[in-house]
Amino acid sequence: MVQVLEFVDVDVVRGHKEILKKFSWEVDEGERWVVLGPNGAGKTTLLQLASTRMHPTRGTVSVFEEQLGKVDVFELRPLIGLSSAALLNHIRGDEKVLDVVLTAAYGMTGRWREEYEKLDERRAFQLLHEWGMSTMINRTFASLSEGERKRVQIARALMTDPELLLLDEPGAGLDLAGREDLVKRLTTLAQDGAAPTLVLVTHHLEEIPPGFTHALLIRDGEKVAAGPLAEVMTEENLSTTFDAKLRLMQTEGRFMAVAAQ
Ligand SMILES: Nc1ncnc2c1ncn2[C@@H]1O[C@H](COP(=O)(O)OP(=O)(O)OP(=O)(O)O)[C@@H](O)[C@H]1O
Repeated sequence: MVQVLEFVDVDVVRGHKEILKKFSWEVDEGERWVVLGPNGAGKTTLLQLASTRMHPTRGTVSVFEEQLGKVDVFELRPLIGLSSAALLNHIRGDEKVLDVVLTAAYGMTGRWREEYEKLDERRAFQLLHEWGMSTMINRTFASLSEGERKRVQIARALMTDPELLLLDEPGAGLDLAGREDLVKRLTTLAQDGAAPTLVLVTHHLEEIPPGFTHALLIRDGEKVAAGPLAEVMTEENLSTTFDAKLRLMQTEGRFMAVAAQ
């Protein structure tokens, strides 16, 4: 089995700020991880490292068993799908939905070639269909709702048929129905044996799709707990992570937490 991610004693320091401290974490092929933590915990920084967009200040990060700093990251990047708010800023509002997805095959945003491989076009159509966007392929990205944009972004992240899919807060800004639609689609993805290894970052327990297998809890750049979901999701771990006394509830394979009275 391939080790997809291996962080060993990773520090990330910017100015006087230690964003990650002695952080170690391993993700194996086929696992579905949720990364939970409060604002500023270091979750996006973790995804920046995992997506090879950032190198650690100290320690080592290996992606598909290749150590960052000793490998050409441009060889690794097609294996990694990333959907994040930062990437959203690079998508032009007047770009057509189909092109937003299609251009990922060429590692770019913005259509620049007139001719695309038929195979790529078919894959983009197929992904947009799977993510419920087939009726909107000729719309501009700017004209979409927040939920539709999120789905297009995930379709784009899947375009290169990656072996690792990183989703940074895909539920942010969605209303209740939009969130539930997203959770349902991510549940289907998580249960698909052919789907890539998944890492989903969120603040909200309600967004954890059934079928996710592992959890990483992070606070102030440090790991609180990591491992199989059922072992990690305890009131004690969550209370420590969010610095609040929490009551944890589970229903229909979903989690939620409220402040303890
Ligand atoms: N270049 C930088 N210089 C200084 N501090 C930084 C820099 N980049 C990030 N930070 C800080 O590091 C901390 C972790 O940031 P990060 O974005 O990884 O957290 P996060 O868990 O994703 O937060 P959120 O949930 O709010 O998105 C934050 O306090 C942030 O302000």
